[in-house]
Amino acid sequence: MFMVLNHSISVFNEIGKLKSVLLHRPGEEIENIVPDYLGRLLFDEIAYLEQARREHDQFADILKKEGVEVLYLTDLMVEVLKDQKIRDEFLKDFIREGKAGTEGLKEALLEFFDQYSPEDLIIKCIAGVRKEELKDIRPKSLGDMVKNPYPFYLDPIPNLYFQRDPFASIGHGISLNVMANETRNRETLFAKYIFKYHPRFKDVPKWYDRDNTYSIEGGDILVLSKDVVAIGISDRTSPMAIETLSSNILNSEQGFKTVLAFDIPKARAFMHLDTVFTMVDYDQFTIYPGIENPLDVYSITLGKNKELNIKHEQERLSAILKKYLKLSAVNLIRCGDGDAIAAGREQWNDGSNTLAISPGKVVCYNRNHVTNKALARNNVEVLEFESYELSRGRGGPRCMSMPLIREF
Ligand SMILES: NC(=[NH2+])NCCC[C@H](N)C(=O)O
Repeated sequence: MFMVLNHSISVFNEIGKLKSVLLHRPGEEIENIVPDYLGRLLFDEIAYLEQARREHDQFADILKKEGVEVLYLTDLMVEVLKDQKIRDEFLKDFIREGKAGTEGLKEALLEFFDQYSPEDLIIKCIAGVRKEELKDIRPKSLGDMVKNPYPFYLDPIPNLYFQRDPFASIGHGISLNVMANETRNRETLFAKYIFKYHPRFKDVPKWYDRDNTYSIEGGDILVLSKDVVAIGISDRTSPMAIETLSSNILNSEQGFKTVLAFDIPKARAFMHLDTVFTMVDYDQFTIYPGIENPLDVYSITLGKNKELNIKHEQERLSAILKKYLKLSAVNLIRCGDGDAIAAGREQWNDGSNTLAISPGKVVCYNRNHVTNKALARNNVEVLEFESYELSRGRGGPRCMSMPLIREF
């Protein structure tokens, strides 16, 4: 059964044949990553844009060759921003949320953006605005007058190529996320406008919205089957957000029956569940051994009065997966193939962050050769691409893609 008719979002699993995916090709924002603000921008190193783009194009080409429709966030935003009224509304939001709120600066930014076509406007919004680009600001408030050595009026948005995180497709709807770090919050504004105004996406239901209080990011959300959604309790995703989202999806008539909440270590290297656990086939998963023992998993189901029933599962992960996915056996493929040194090295560069494009066929970074060999030995077909620069942002093929439609 292939359920896409009339649905712009259709994701009921992690591994069904990928039909349509959203990406962002890294742009000038990467050239605004500066050493002084690496931590704030969630990067560990300075990346080289030209090479990053080459790698990203290889990634997109693999997907296109496999027959996947590849959509780019910037193209969708251009279509949205062609309407002058929407463009005005967007810019007001964008400047406010970019914390460029002083009167003189606001005016100067609006004037500055005026010169741009929708195509250039979206590129510029993502790239950020350096101070030297805006010369004549008429000071209108205290904030306009005080000197501040910070180099940007509007920060770059360098993590946008990790399209997995700002929103997540679940069934025929989305979770429009609340990001845990300031630097990523405006990423969800693009999703807000696409899901509010783009003709193809404007009627999609939302199971979570960006004005909620508690943070949740798409890297923590894995739709394991038409019955089960796994969500990481992580550095980025709060249990409170998981409760709200669970209640909404379990009550949504999409058919989901259980949410499994995985309590993973709160650490930079494991920022999301998909950095340590991904699905590669009906019964095969990659896992970083460092999270296995112990791993607390909680199952969330609906009670008689639609309230949430939350249970701390007592079995090991493979038994829990077998039970909820109704499988006779489950194979956990270890990142680094059981070698502790290789596991740490390859997890750091997203060795367990695979993107399945059909059951048993995954896209991976070539640098994680130990894990990739382990996958191949377990009959998983691995399509590789280069990964010198993209990996510097601490995310892999799954992080870089948001599936919009998968076969059921
Ligand atoms: N789904 C993921 N694992 N995304 C990785 C995001 C990496 C990004 N630099 C961040 O820290 O947010």
